[in-house]
Amino acid sequence: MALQESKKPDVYQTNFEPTSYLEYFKLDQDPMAKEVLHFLLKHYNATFKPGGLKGKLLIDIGSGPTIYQLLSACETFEVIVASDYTDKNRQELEKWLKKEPGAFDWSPVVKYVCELEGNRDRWAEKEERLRKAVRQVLKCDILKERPLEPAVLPPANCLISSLCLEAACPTLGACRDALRHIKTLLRPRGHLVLSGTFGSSFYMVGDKWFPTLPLEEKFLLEALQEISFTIEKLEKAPRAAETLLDNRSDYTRMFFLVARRGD
Ligand SMILES: C[S@@+](CC[C@H](N)C(=O)[O-])C[C@H]1O[C@@H](n2cnc3c(N)ncnc32)[C@H](O)[C@@H]1O
Repeated sequence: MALQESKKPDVYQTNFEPTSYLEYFKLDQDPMAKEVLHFLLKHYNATFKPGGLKGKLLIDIGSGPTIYQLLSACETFEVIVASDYTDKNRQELEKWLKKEPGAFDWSPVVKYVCELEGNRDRWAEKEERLRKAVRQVLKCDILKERPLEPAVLPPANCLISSLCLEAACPTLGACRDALRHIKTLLRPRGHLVLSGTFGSSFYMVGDKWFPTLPLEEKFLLEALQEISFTIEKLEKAPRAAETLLDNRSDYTRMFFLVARRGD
């Protein structure tokens, strides 16, 4: 078991090509991008709109090379720390943050979020706001007791993690442990905003195959409640008929949940 658990993340370091993964986020071109992003962005918008979650520090766990998950939160959190397991993902993220040549064009996604917020024209301003808010991009391993070690951060008011748990955890036991590990980064009464897929056993990144842990609702809710989280919101959506034939992944449903740390 220990060997299996320590081997899986190396597959990410070696095989996970950020530019291939970013193909999933071409909102105007890819039906799966549309399905996943429309669901997640709608709920991020509802969660971080005025009157919603706000605070000083938000940490994103397993950011990958993506920023869509931070576009609403950057309006209500002062400081954002992004993190990922792989060097290439962190470099790809830095490329966009520093406006380097070849950075992914997130503008269709940013425009869509601005539209949800009621002002499509302020997309360039939102990009700048996010670039200012993200102060660090750290190495992260949720399979470790202290996922951001050696970095030391104050406890966060909010954690986001999107599509990471099922990708990183080889077993349900590892997933329980990972939730306990990331909880250490959150202050008591802070919020965990978790999203991902149910029932998925794999996904493709370019021509590379990645196993995923088929999460189920009952397991996830119980695992969170066992470590004193209260579930405040759970949204689910079945996979749309238009993407059922897309064989890049076999997820059956998407979920978006908000839970509050009780202790
Ligand atoms: C499917 S991607 C999700 C990326 C991004 N959060 C998103 O919403 O698109 C899964 C991510 O989990 C990261 N990952 C894999 N193993 C990890 C681990 N042990 N700890 C933290 N992140 C890990 C990968 O590097 C990858 O960026």
